[in-house]
Amino acid sequence: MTVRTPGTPARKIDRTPVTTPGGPKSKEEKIVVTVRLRPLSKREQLAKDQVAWDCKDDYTIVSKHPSQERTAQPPPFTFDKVFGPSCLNETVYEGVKTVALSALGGINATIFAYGQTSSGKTYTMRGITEKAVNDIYHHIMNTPERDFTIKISGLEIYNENVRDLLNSESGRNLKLLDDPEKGTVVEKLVEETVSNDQHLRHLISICEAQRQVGETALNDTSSRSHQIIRLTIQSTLRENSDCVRSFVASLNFVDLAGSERASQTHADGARLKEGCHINLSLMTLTTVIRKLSVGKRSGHIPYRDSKLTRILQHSLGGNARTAIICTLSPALSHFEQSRNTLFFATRAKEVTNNAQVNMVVSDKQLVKHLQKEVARLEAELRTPDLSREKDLKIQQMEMEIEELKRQRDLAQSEVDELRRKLQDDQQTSNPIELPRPSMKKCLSYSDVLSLKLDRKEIDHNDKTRKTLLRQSMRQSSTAPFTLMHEIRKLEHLQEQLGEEANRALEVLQKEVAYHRLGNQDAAETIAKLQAEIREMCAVRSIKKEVDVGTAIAPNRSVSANLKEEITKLHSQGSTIANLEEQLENVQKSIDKLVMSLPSSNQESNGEAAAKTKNQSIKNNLLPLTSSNVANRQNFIKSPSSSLSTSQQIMEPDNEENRPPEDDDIVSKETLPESEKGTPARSEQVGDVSSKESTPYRRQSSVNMKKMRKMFQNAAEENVRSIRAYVTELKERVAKLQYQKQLLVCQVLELEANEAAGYNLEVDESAIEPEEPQVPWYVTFKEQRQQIIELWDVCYVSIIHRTQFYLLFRGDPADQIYMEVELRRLNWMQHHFAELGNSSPALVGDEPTVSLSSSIRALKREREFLAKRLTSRLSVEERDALYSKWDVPLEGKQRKMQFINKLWTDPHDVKNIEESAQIVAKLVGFSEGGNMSREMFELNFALPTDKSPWTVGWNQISNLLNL
Ligand SMILES: Nc1ncnc2c1ncn2[C@@H]1O[C@H](COP(=O)(O)OP(=O)(O)OP(=O)(O)O)[C@@H](O)[C@H]1O
Repeated sequence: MTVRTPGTPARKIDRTPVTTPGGPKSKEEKIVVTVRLRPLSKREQLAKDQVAWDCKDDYTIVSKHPSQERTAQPPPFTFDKVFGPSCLNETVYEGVKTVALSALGGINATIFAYGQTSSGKTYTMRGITEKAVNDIYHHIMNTPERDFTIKISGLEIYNENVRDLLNSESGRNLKLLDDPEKGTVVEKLVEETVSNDQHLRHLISICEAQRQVGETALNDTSSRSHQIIRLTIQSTLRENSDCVRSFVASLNFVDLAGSERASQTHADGARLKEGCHINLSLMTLTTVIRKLSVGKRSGHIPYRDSKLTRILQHSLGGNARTAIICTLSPALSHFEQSRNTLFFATRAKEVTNNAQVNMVVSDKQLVKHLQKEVARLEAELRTPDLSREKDLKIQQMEMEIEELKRQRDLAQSEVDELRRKLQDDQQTSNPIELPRPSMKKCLSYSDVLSLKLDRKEIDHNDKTRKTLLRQSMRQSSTAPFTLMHEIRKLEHLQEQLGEEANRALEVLQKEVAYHRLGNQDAAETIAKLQAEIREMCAVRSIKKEVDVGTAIAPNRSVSANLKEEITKLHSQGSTIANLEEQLENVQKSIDKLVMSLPSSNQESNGEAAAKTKNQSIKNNLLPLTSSNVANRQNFIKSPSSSLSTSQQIMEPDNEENRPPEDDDIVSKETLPESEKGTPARSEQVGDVSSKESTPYRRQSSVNMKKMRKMFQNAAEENVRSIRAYVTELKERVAKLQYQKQLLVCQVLELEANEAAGYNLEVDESAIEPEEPQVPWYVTFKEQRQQIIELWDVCYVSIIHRTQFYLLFRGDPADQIYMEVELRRLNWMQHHFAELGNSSPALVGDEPTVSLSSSIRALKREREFLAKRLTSRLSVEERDALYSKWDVPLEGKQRKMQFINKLWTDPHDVKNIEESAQIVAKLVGFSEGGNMSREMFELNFALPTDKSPWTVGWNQISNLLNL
């Protein structure tokens, strides 16, 4: 077993002065000296001994009997602390506590009691040790960051023999060894590692039990040896496993044997021998203290003169903090010994220690650390080129980064160059590629339409819809070239309308000329009509401002071209309005003419009969057909004619009756009484597209009167046809006007945008990013859903829904149609909301649409389609549909039930898709290829037939004052 000397528990000690739990540590520190005066013992009290000392204050003790003859008057003694007879061990401990706890921070500490026998040294040291142990473990509990190890050893110096108090079997004297680094080492001294405070207390009690005690005259249990209980406290930071250093320090509790006088202790024999050794070692201690008190450089310090001073060498002027408690008996009979103790204490006050923090690298920790280091080095050895490889990799990556940067800069410069070139090209000849500025402003167009649209938008509660509407406007209007294209198309259609109007006027002129010959009563009206026609021709002959084929002027910006277009559209607006007005006049005159025509009532019954009889002849006798058949066919069957589609839809099936129509009623009302109810007549009026055109051949068998009547009837027929056509023209012009206004709005948006600083030709990077362009297919889907919902809300014709739904499937060219439909429906919804349940007002001579009228119209339309189920579908097909759509096969109203399920859920995609397919089949859309986008260009509804289930676009046009 290796026994270490005090203060050298570890392999290597590093001493550094630091702040410790015991307080600030200075490099040099005087020994703390306190004095404790115990009460008179029972023995002293029985001996009627007197108290010779008085504790004047906490620091001063004075003799109460200065008059004693044998000694001189002792002066008052002052110490770091003086404890009177009433002071408890707790109080005394407080005086040395800082010293005791220094050991927790790596500073050696020694507390010992010095005094004559029976003065209370053992009594005091037991108390101090107990309190110190408590505080040590309290500190450990409160310092979880450190790992503490406490070891204990105990020895006594009895008759100058060192005995191990923890090893009772070792009765022999332990040798003291000198270690150059550790100082004096007690060979083979047992050092027990303490597991906890109880264990420590137990071990301490063992030490005390092992100590030599003897009875003397002054003390029944007089300690006959110097006892040293040593705690070695080591602590390491838990967190830092790499920290191999630990605090390590020893805390010595030294209970000296009492100085005694043999005369007083009545010692003899063994006690006397003990007393001699005690006094000898205490004398050496006194000498050491005395010498130390006068300075370390005062020569030789006789530590080695006794085992006590040798073992306590570090604590006496060395690397330790030391506290001495000098115990005194207050008895006058011990005055001399007490005074000597005070002299000793006074000298001890002057002794300076040099305490330092002891840092140690323990073998265990050092081994651990070295093992780690070895492992790391071995790993490095196994991959010797690792660091070099890393360096190479880093270098390579840096080069790659540099190369990428270079490529990026190159690409950026190329992009800049391309952008510059693109801008140059755009400014010169390629307006299509112009960037699209995001629209920031609302419409500023001051026309009635724009005002209504603005109001519609402002009043619209549905923000999402509004946003999407704006988005769609933005998308369409931010494509300048698309707008130009749409303008061109409209202009072309306007041109066609004009030509058709011209041809109609020519026919009308001829018809009027005929009537002039045949009916004098209408002469004035005819004259007026002719004047109007001339005026009309004059309007039409106004120099065409629209050059359909004109290409966009080169070397000019799109915005400049659009501005020019705006001016044109404004001027054309008045021209169109003029044309519309003239058509209105012509229509009125024709109406008057028709009314002034000789009524069938005025004719003889024979003539009426002849009329009916000659109905078949009439078709062959139309003067119109002889001269204007080509023209008539042209203008009636014009590709852009609204009749081309609507008429087909409206044609009743042969086997079914057509639902009642306003047009029929109007036609009948305007027809002469004699012609009412005449199927052929009705057919001709309703179906302008005459199907036959057999050349007229005069038949000699027919008398002149009848012939004249026939011609008159034919002329009337033509006039009425022309009237119907003029009505259609009027509506088409109105629609054209609306569409132009729409485009004007969009162009004005562009203009306003440009005026606000959003230059059409600016770099794309200048465009604000806050409103990113939404892909068309997204917008289309959203718009279509809105449209479907609005169809439902506004009770729009399901035939119209079907047409529109099947035609516009998301092609970019559908944009304008989607936008216009959305605007129209929004307006309609708003209009319905404003109208409420009130009766629709009359605008012009036509009632406006209302929600109730739309509902009624839709109901009639469904009835119409229900009837078509029979003619268009086989029994098997119908039954299949019934079962698929959950319609009872035996139900009485199953056709109506089925039709009522079509187009009912705007959110059910399947319902919508299948509804559209079924309606298309019922009305024949899917058969004849008679659906075209151009149809919708002018015909959003079924305009000329005035079908009751459709919302006439002309009605909307009227409401918009177009
Ligand atoms: N402060 C005190 N208050 C009360 N009793 C005390 C005090 N100090 C000592 N005594 C009592 O005095 C007696 C002697 O005390 P103690 O044994 O501690 O003296 P000592 O100095 O150790 O003597 P020795 O040197 O002979 O061992 C004991 O009975 C002890 O209880």
